Amino acid sequence: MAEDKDIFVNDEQHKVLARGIDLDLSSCQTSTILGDKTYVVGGSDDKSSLSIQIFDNSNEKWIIPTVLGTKPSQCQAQSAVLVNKDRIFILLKDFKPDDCIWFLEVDTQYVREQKKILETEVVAWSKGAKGDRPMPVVISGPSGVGKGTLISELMKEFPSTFGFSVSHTTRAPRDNEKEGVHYHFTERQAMGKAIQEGKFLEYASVHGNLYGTSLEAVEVVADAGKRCILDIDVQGAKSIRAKSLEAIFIFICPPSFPELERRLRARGTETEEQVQKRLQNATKELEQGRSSGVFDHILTNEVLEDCYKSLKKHLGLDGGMDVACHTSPKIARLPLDKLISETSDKFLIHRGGSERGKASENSFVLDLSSLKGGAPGRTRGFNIYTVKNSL
Ligand SMILES: Nc1ncnc2c1ncn2[C@@H]1O[C@H](COP(=O)(O)OP(=O)(O)OP(=O)(O)O)[C@@H](O)[C@H]1O
Ligand SMILES: Nc1nc2c(ncn2[C@@H]2O[C@H](COP(=O)(O)O)[C@@H](O)[C@H]2O)c(=O)[nH]1
Repeated sequence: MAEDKDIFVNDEQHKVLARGIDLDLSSCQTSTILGDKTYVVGGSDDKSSLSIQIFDNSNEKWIIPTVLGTKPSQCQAQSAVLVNKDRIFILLKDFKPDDCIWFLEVDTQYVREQKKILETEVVAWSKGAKGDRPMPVVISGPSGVGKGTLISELMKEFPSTFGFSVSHTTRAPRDNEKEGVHYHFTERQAMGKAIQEGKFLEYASVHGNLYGTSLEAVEVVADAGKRCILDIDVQGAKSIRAKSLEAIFIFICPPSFPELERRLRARGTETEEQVQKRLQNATKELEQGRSSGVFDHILTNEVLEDCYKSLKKHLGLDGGMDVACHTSPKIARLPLDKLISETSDKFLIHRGGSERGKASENSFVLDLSSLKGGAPGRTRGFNIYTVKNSL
């Protein structure tokens, strides 16, 4: 008989006392066993985040692991259960469909790699997000070539299709730039710390400042059902390519070096010293962009309208449709006497007040059979169905 994997919100029965560990049920502490280790989540005095402790049953010692990834903002876990033998599925107490499903990775490839690098016990949070991620578009090219101009055109014409990945940077804002719109302007120390915590998909030192794409910046766009556009330098594009992230990589060239210089100066946003630095870097970037094999398409931005047309063609937008990628909710019909416990990788979630064994309008099936992704980004590829009683 298949393992009973039902999860019942407000059902205290699943919070068994694990091998003699006393759990604080009043603060919704949960425990999950994998091999010799018992992962205890929640129950700290610090109400701002869920605490994580590991009890090593082989030597009966407690371990405080290094916790990577973006943590849930809520601090009370309601239920926890091991899935895929490498991560703990955690349902948070307040049932908000967009923010209640989290995964604490304890033995995934990412966690194993980080354990080796950091030489310590590591766990990593990954937020559960519904739907698949539409393929991102990475746009690179030397400073002043017109990347930002082309991206603005795309966002203007296709506001429901595209969302811009707002990077972090340590450079100072220009007069027209707004925090959270053009960049997240940040201090070097804070950005360095966030990089150490695994919060960045890529980062690079560009023209003397640090720039980086946070995982959150990309996921926020995907969560809105939009296709993410990244405006990043060649080093950043290379590092994303190396991570095998599925994306379209486009490199923009100027028609000539003097024209690049003219555009950069005409923009009037840089000091003479900065212009010189950006032009020096442009020579190397142009070489790398053309020859690195990173880019799927290389476009020349001579006449803006022509280059924009060509960009749209490469992105399959010749038809001019502006469509967001939302998926419609599904409804599962289940016989009440079988429920979901006979099917592996599916979980039945009752909202507060429902009785065990009785599906109702308040019941949901969480289907984790095709999980994708994970820390340090979101975990995708699952579905939530409303359950209709078919008896
Ligand atoms: N095809 C074009 N012909 C003439 N001017 C252009 C063209 N494309 C863009 N520009 C102008 O060139 C300047 C630089 O463009 P933009 O700021 O978009 O460059 P960028 O590649 O995003 O630079 P950076 O990497 O520094 O952010 C802007 O003033 C823009 O209006
Ligand atoms: N590797 C990354 N490069 C980035 C990112 N965001 C922007 N950039 C690149 O920096 C230069 C300079 O930008 P500017 O706004 O100061 O003119 C430009 O080439 C951008 O493509 C990032 O997150 N990562």
